[in-house]
Amino acid sequence: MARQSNIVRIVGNDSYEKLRSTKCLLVGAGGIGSELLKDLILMEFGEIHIVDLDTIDLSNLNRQFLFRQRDIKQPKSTTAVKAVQHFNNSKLVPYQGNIMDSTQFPLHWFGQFDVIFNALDNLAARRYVNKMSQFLSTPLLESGTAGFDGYIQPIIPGKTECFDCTKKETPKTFPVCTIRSTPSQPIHCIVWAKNFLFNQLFNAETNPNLNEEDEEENKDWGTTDLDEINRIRQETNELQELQNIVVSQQENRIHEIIEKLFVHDINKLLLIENLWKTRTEPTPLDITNIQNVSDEPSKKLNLSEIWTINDQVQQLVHVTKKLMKRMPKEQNHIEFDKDDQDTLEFVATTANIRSHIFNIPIKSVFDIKQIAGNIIPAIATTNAIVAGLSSLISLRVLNLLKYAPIKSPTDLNMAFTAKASNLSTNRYLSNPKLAPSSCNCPVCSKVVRGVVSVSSTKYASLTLQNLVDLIKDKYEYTDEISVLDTKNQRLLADFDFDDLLNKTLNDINLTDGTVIMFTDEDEDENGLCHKPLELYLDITETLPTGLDIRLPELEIPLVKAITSEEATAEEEEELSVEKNLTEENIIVLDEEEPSTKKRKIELEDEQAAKKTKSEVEDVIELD
Ligand SMILES: Nc1ncnc2c1ncn2[C@@H]1O[C@H](COP(=O)(O)OP(=O)(O)OP(=O)(O)O)[C@@H](O)[C@H]1O
Ligand SMILES: [Zn+2]
Repeated sequence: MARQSNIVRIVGNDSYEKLRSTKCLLVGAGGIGSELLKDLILMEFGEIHIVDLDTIDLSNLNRQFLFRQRDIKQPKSTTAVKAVQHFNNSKLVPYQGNIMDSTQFPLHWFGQFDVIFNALDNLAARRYVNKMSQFLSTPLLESGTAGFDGYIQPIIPGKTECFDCTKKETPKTFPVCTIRSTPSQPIHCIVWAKNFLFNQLFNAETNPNLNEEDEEENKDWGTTDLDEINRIRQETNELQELQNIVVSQQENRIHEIIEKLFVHDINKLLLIENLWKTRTEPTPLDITNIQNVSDEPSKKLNLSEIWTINDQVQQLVHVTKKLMKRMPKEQNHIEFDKDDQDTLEFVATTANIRSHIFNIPIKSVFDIKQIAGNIIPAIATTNAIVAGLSSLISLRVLNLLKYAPIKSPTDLNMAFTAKASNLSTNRYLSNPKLAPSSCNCPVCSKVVRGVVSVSSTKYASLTLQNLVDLIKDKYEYTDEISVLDTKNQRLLADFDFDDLLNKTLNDINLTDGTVIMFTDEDEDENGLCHKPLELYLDITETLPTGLDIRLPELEIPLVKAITSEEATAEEEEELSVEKNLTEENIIVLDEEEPSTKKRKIELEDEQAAKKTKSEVEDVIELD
């Protein structure tokens, strides 16, 4: 009761009623998410739905205060809800799942919320939720922290900057040849051990066997040089042999793996004279290091100390045996996890042996854990400050604060810690006003977005022509309209292509979640045409009875038509960015996607996902 009267004192009776009927979505129940859940409950939001894909890990307990030791391996979302039940006056709905899974969380599911809070730790999911909020015009409170830094950005779709309006820091990348042939820093050897070697040996799905002809043909080798392709092919086949040793648990052949990686492969590299003209040559591992490995159980080594090479090799043999034994129990697929001691020690010892060979300083296991796990220490206080501000700002976003009403969304403020905002004056927090959408943002400015909802019964018979007619009618387009499936840039119709118009949406694979783009190809006498329109296809059972299709109420402004030269210039610019990325043949720290149970580091965006296999990337992300 005391809590309620305090809130009423701040927001007033009417706003309190509104607060009680507000439904919010909280994405992420980690560091910021745990804090936010507590804050939203204390503020007495009516309904809070919490999504998190992960389970609780020991390393979360220092700051994710809703979790205890006994909760390890339990889903974060349900555990968080259980932990707050005793002081909770809100309806809480937990989900374990990836927010980007449109089967579990279709767009109309997002549509039930009045406001969304992001408490995520990766760009891909942040971008995805930002896009959903734009389609639905649902306000989003975006937030993140890294160490002592943090930010909160309220996003009012159509009115203020979206998450993608400003360019995000580019991920750390390394050229493939540095990683594979000429490492010069500890990080290069760690990336090699973690992203390349570990995956090849302990993930039997990363099957380097290329006997399949199709695969062979479609393979992007990253080069057209036949000798180079043959060398990579041979290396890949040899790796397959090493993987076979691991999968068939031939412990007595572990020394062969070590010899191949640290003696034979290095000798082969030494033959490429060009590489060593300006660099110090590597020295293959002394074979006696391998022969000296004893069968004794390994001695207790201090994880914060730097081990001798003998100890590195001894420990590598020991931990490889342990991982081999785990393979059948884990369906021949073990993933690197900084908190899994076996995987960490494998990566640490192989990285260190490689460093030793290339005259690079060796690191302790503890140091390698920090680097391989991309750990920027998470500070509980920063999370608490950011979550507190995010929940407070949400009151202004929902216009519930009687003493600070908002007249225009750009009256709202973001909040940054001093360092994150580069305003390192004598203030810890800065709170600039929100900017309007950037006119170049591909997510919120270049197109108008909305949702077309189609009842599942109508969907079966709806043709593309039917849909185009409805769009033309509703938004006053002329006949010259082109239609594109944005997922694969497939042209569906334009003034001289009408083959698909009489097919049903289902026939041409326009399924739930497809984003269809309609472009006005006809400019008026003033050289103006409609801004392109992107509609999210939402097949739903929840339309009001009697309604089969619902088109969004949107104003589609007339804009200056892009001339064909401008369009070509734009395309060329995009292509050249893509080309540069491919040509550099970049390798980055991690290619793991969050669709599986664990996610550590993410692909930066879909474009990166399309890069060749060898071009994985590293993203050090904000929590
Ligand atoms: N696509 C996604 N769908 C749902 N939840 C996600 C998604 N991506 C990340 N998350 C969740 O967002 C939360 C972010 O929290 P936080 O930054 O504290 O990370 P953490 O994994 O708990 O900690 P750390 O990465 O430091 O070990 C995590 O609980 C994570 O599982
Ligand atoms: Zn934007």
